[in-house]
Amino acid sequence: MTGHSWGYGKDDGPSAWHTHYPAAKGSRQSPIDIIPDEARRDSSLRPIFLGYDRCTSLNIANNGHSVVVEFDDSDDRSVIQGGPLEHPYRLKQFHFHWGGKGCEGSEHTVAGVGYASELHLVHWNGYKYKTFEEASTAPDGLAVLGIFLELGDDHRWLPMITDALYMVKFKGSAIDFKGFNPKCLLPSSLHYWTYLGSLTTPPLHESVIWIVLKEPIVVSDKQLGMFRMLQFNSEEENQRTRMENNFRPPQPLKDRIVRSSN
Ligand SMILES: NS(=O)(=O)c1ccc(C(=O)N2CCc3cc(O)c(O)cc3[C@H]2c2ccccc2)cc1
Ligand SMILES: [Zn+2]
Repeated sequence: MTGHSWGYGKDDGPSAWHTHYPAAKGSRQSPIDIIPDEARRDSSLRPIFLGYDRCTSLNIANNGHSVVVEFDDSDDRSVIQGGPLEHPYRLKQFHFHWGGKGCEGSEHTVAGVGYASELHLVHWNGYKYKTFEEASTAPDGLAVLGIFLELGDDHRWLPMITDALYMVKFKGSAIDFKGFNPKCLLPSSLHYWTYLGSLTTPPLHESVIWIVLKEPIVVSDKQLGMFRMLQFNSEEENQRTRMENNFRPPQPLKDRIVRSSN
């Protein structure tokens, strides 16, 4: 991705992004603090449907901001639909945001409380737009499914990802990652909150219909700790910085409401 370099450090972190990405001070920025009691129950909201059965994962990569699993989005094989969405949205990638040892790391918070990490499954409106890039600047272009990770017992399937992390330790590294179905990372309930927001990283486009699941998945501290062996830097750079605390804090809700599925 072109554009001015950014990060999560003191000088290039979220509080500095507005200098090169004016959308940072926009009217529909993400993440937000979700207050369940103030969310509006909306009976017109349908259930979420995740058609990931024939999904085609391609690779797992370190892009210098997170670890990303990318999918073949050349057709409607793996989509999210229903909920607040008018059309099916194609799965493009998923990635995580997490904290440092023992501190919070999710992007959305719930009544002021953060989780240890947050998984984002990124989809784009292939029905109305020809490419992800085109969709990424449209108000109904993207749909991101957010899933909280809380600490507890080992997650049964997360090792399929954590076992591959040592192969993508440095920014710019990627390996084949075929046959992974993200359905194994979903909680049992698909009840959700939904609101209109943005990318939580530069370029911060205000193009995301957010769907945040209420039920977190459970992973162990040991499993989450493996994400922290990743580095923000490439193998060539001498500055070695552990990849952690790669989350944007909650942004002003401004003139928005959060809706809740039944
Ligand atoms: N956290 S999030 O809001 O769910 C999110 C969603 C999509 C993306 C995304 O897929 N991309 C493409 C890869 C990429 C790489 C970068 O170095 C970068 O700065 C941003 C992205 C974003 C992106 C989305 C839309 C247009 C350009 C880039 C990133 C974050
Ligand atoms: Zn994200």
